[in-house]
Amino acid sequence: MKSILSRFFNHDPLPNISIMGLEGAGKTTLLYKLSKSRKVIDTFPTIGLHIQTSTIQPCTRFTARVADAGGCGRMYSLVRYAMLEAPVVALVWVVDVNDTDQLSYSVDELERLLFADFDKGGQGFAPSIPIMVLANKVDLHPSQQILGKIRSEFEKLLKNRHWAFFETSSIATPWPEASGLEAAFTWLNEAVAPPKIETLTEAKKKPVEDVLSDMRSPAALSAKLESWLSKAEEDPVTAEHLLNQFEALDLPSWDHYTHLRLAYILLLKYGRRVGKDKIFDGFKDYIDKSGKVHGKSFHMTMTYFWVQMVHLGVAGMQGLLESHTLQAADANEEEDPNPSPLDDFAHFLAVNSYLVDGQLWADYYSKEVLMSPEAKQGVQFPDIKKLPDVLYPTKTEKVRIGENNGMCTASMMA
Ligand SMILES: Nc1nc2c(ncn2[C@@H]2O[C@H](COP(=O)(O)OP(=O)(O)OP(=O)(O)O)[C@@H](O)[C@H]2O)c(=O)[nH]1
Ligand SMILES: [Mg+2]
Repeated sequence: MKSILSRFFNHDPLPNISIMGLEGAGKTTLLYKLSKSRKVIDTFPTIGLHIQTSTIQPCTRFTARVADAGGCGRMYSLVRYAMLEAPVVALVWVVDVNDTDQLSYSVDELERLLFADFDKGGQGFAPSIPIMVLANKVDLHPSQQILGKIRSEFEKLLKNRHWAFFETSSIATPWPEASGLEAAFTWLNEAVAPPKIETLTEAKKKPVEDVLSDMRSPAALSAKLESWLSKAEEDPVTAEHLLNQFEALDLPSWDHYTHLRLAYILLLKYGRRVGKDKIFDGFKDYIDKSGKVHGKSFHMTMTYFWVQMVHLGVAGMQGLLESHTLQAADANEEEDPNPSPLDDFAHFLAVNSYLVDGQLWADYYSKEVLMSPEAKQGVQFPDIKKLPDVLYPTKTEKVRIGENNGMCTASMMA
């Protein structure tokens, strides 16, 4: 077996994403849908391991080797082969919503897989890898009760892991809006740390704190910044359009990038007092009412923290905003060659690169304080370091942000 399978592996450093689940759940159809051609094809039950190297759309962070293992009871040995060459950086577990008789079997299989000690070499899934459960074939209109049950069964197994649950269909139209896959893979794109070339055995030995600090390393954050800058430069959605989508509870994704962009636009457009209220009320509404945010609830202190951090950057943009207004007046209604600051999120990110670090809060708050129920319900003060003060313009202060990762020094009016 190894000699046949090893022909698929070119000893390149591409990381693996494993797509797994019971027989007939829709793994191969999904794999084709994620490939560039995005075709829906007639599938046969997969025998063995189907490996495809593709840039997962819209999971743009990297090109990955996707391993789709046939759900015919031999997955474990197949996965082991997939993992011999490169670490598995994410696991996508596909569940057929129409096959509820097999639900507990599906949960049990995932549990066996996660805890399996892959014999020689002891390679298994690192405890920190993101796991995405897809309740697939929702075009067959399962009831909310069934979807809720599927979700809660997986939640029992995965509650202490980095995981998310999405309702998807590979064949629903219009594509991709109706598929749920864009939101799902956008989450995965954020959840997966930039690929590192290390053996899985090494990764497995590391405690969770070390894995987190790897995610905050200068190399990891620079890679993230670069991918965000390209995204921001090419983003066809204007600030105005994004706000409309936000108000209509219909954003294409709900991730750290989108949160920051919304906060930036709202603070710049409305100023701190009104902008802050719009962020708090809007984010809470979006989480409660959009039906697009899964497994999360509104977190007061976390929101306050990011408002503060974004406002710090916005304060430094005031000069640009004024010069843009003056230039526009000078141009006497001729078209301004520079984009409006509201639409220049790339510029904002480039100047305030500390914002890409999704764990920035850890420099200010201990996990115990930030994750407490009190911090969720009301704003709590940090217990490690005082937050930068952006409220009272009394003196110019140099604030060092992101000391842990050396990303940048931000200057602000405080
Ligand atoms: N209605 C619906 N059918 C789907 C969807 N995805 C896959 N299917 C159908 O489900 C059947 C099984 O799909 P596959 O992609 O072959 O399933 P698999 O998980 O790869 O199966 P094995 O290779 O046997 O493990 C096929 O008839 C697909 O057309 C979906 O989103 N909606
Ligand atoms: Mg298959």
